[in-house]
Amino acid sequence: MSQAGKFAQLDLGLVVRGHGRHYIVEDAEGQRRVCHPRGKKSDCVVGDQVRWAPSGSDEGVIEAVEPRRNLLFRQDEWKTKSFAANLDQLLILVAVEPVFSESQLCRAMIAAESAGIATTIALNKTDLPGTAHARERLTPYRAMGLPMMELAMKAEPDAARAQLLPWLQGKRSFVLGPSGTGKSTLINLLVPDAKAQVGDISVALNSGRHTTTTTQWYWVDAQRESALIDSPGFQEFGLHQIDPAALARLMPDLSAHADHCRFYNCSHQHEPGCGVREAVDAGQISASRYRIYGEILAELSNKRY
Ligand SMILES: Nc1nc2c(ncn2[C@@H]2O[C@H](COP(=O)(O)OP(=O)(O)OP(=O)(O)O)[C@@H](O)[C@H]2O)c(=O)[nH]1
Ligand SMILES: [Zn+2]
Repeated sequence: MSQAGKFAQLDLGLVVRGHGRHYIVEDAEGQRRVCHPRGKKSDCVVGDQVRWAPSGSDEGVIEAVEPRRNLLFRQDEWKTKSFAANLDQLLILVAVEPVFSESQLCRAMIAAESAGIATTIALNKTDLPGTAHARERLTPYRAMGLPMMELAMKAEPDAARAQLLPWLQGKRSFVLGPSGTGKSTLINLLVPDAKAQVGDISVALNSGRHTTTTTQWYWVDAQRESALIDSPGFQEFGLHQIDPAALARLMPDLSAHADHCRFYNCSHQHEPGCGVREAVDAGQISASRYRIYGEILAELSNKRY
């Protein structure tokens, strides 16, 4: 019998937060409690559905993790860092200021694409004078057909909410963005009771600070149908989970031209008759996207021992 099957009679819960080896699990009624995994096999991440049993008066034991629909993660040279599981969509939040790293943006998109998660980009702080420049830097992404939002969450909160709420409706949305872009502002805008949702349990576990130090699940609506999952910042976004030969396929603007390459296993670097390089020369693929592709490819091809 499968690991999950053996525990099928146990209640299903949703992992809404992890604190080291403790997890906060929410039951069907919305009740949250601290749970401990039984063993290595029940290691879980935010967004996991788990089978759990009560232990003591108000805690629980996680016996099994249900199979995941997807898992968003990054993999640096030495370790894998999971963001969350079972997501419907990713919001990459960037801002006019601080100026965003296009490399980080591309990496987040590639990780999402390889996990089968749809990406939307939101540009915040469009009340600031650098907006035209930031918008221009996002032109290749608009051209790729990626859904885009322009927000000024501080200056025009109602307009921002009106754009975000329909997008969030009925979905589990993960937010990624560099520090200082407005993630806390976003949570406060959409989750009026955010503090309460972080809750007493987390305060007890000593991380009730609103500033994200751990991935945090918020329900946007009282029906608990729309969720916003906020994540702590990070420095590096490694993509070592990706086979270098598959990288271009995860970049839709490049892969659109890869069929025209002379060699089926073209790396789009030095080969003659490369459709991707021709498209770069013709201005059909942005030079910066192609440069970032080359950087990531080098990183993934350079196996270290
Ligand atoms: N001009 C302008 N400033 C904004 C806007 N939205 C947020 N800010 C400001 O940007 C700063 C950073 O916003 P936060 O929401 O704290 O950003 P954060 O992404 O949570 O940052 P970390 O806590 O460092 O992860 C704050 O001073 C906000 O007031 C906006 O639409 N326009
Ligand atoms: Zn090629």
